Amino acid sequence: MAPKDSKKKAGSAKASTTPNVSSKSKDEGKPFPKTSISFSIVMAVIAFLGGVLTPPLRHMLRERGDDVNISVSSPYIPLPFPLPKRVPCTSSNLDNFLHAAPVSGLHVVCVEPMYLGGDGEDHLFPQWDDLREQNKILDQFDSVRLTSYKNSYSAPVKNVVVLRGEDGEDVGRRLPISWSKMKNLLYTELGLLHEGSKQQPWGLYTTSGERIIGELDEVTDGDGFGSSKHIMSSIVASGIIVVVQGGNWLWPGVREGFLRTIELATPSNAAISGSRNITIETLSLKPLVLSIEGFLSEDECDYIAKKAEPTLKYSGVSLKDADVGKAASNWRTSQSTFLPAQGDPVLLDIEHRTASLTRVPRDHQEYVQVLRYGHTEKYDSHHDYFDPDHYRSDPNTLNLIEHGKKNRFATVFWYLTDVEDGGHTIFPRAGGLRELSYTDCSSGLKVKPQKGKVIIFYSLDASGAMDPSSLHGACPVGEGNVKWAANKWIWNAPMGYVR
Ligand SMILES: O=C(O)CCC(=O)C(=O)O
Ligand SMILES: [Fe+2]
Repeated sequence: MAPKDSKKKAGSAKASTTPNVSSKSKDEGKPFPKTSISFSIVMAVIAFLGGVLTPPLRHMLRERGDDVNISVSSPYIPLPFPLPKRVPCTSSNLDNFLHAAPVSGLHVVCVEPMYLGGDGEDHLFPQWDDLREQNKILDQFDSVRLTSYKNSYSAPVKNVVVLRGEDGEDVGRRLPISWSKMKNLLYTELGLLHEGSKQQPWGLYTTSGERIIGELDEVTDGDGFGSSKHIMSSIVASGIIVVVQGGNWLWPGVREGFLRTIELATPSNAAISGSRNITIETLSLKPLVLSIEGFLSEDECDYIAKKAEPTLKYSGVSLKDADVGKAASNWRTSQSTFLPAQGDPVLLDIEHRTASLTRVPRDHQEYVQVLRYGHTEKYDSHHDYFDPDHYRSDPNTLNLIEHGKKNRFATVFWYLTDVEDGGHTIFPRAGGLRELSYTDCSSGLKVKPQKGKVIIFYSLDASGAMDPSSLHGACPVGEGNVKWAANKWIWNAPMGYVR
């Protein structure tokens, strides 16, 4: 069974010559022959904004669904938001994204801009750290060197290809590389699948989880936001890109115990109310389980439990075909309630923070489901996804999940209290183990409840497929203890709860 969903009620639920980057070249074959002045001005303005508007804010602006049209005192505003912060393709940067074993559907690609030299050869630009230099490079590159790490596998053999722009009318000149050409190459290099009846469209991201473009996103004409030029500039500016077959960003686990610090935007209604850094620890790679301490404040935890208390009821589960007619208490003896965030600044703030944490838009979230477990209460091991094969005689669930295309993608699980004895969340299949039974709490990864901590576990893998290893349960709570917790379920597509 999967835990019951509130939506159902609503009905549906490298260079051999070194170019002088700052010189104003006029000769053919030099890296910077002609510069489009208007594009450079715009890029300079954008570079400035790039320093002011940090990634989380951009993320948040998108999150908020606001029109990301930052007005600047320039007549040219072709790129309405700043280009990503560059993460150059060095081995230490790659170490934060590659894995010792393949991770299906999670691809990492190094993108290095190149130019056609006077010798008729392709040359890499030298490394840069100045945004002005970057703007010139973005205006001048006519080929890219791509190093692909399919399935983010740090295999000793890597795949390197050079993608060149078409020959231009002038001899020795090439046209800029189009996004469609780049996209075709990614299909072959990475073995990408097209969107289909069971497959969400893939997404292409910066290393901080900012979406650059998705399979079905429209490409606009001209040089502006969403144009081929803008997409290619963003890709090159990124340095390293991450392509996720399943469409939705997930934080690469890298290895057990890996620590990643990310910027978290905290605001909900204030445009610049600040950001803070948080650390994500990898608890397990398969299933992918991440832990973040202090995500929620003590006051928030207390507030949520208090708000939920009056409407708690003994929890239901979505019964699989084979279990129809059985009582939910066979598996789950806790109480629960869904809390809509509308009109509640505390819950709204956490929803925005959760979107920033996961880099999945807020409208993929369900309302939070708050849980209370008393002594002996528990929830046997289960999956949070809905396997269509188990709901063949339940048209409501099949509609909700669009027969398998749509599903719960991740759970951000909130611990609202410390629990001294028992109450662990158990992942009996972590590390390739096999569960002894759905009620066994002796083997597997056991996460101890800690007030304000959250864990993220992914029910779907990076390819978008259900991950059977995400099996998990709640161990019985010990005597004299009460466990308060909550499920924030995040779908692989918008849910339509939140505007
Ligand atoms: O309480 C826990 O630790 C896990 C609960 C859970 O998996 C659920 O409610 O779906
Ligand atoms: Fe669960």
